Amino acid sequence: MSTFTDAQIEEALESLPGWSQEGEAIVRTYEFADFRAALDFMNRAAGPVEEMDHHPEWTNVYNRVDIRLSSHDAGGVTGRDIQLANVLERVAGAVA
Ligand SMILES: C[C@H](O)[C@H](O)[C@H]1CNC2=NC(N)=NC(=O)C2=N1
Repeated sequence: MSTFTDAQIEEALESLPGWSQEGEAIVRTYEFADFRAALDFMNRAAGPVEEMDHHPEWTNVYNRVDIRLSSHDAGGVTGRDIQLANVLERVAGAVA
């Protein structure tokens, strides 16, 4: 899958509020109620992530999860990152 241009990324992010472009990636920080809720989010995301075989770079500090999505094999943002961002939005919305 070929990488998106900056204009294509910008257009795709119009339907992903909270996400922004950072270099060769798209990023978002989620804040949850507490540490357990943050881990719940990561655990719930694990299934779809494995199914997609497309993995986020993410770090957790207390109630926060910082996420960076990029397609390492393609060297930039592809449709797979946009698809994963949409999946993560859905999962985050399901976590109390
Ligand atoms: C072999 C396997 O398809 C690859 O290593 C997958 C796994 N998950 C991945 N995740 C991400 N973000 N980028 C990749 O290029 C990637 N490649």
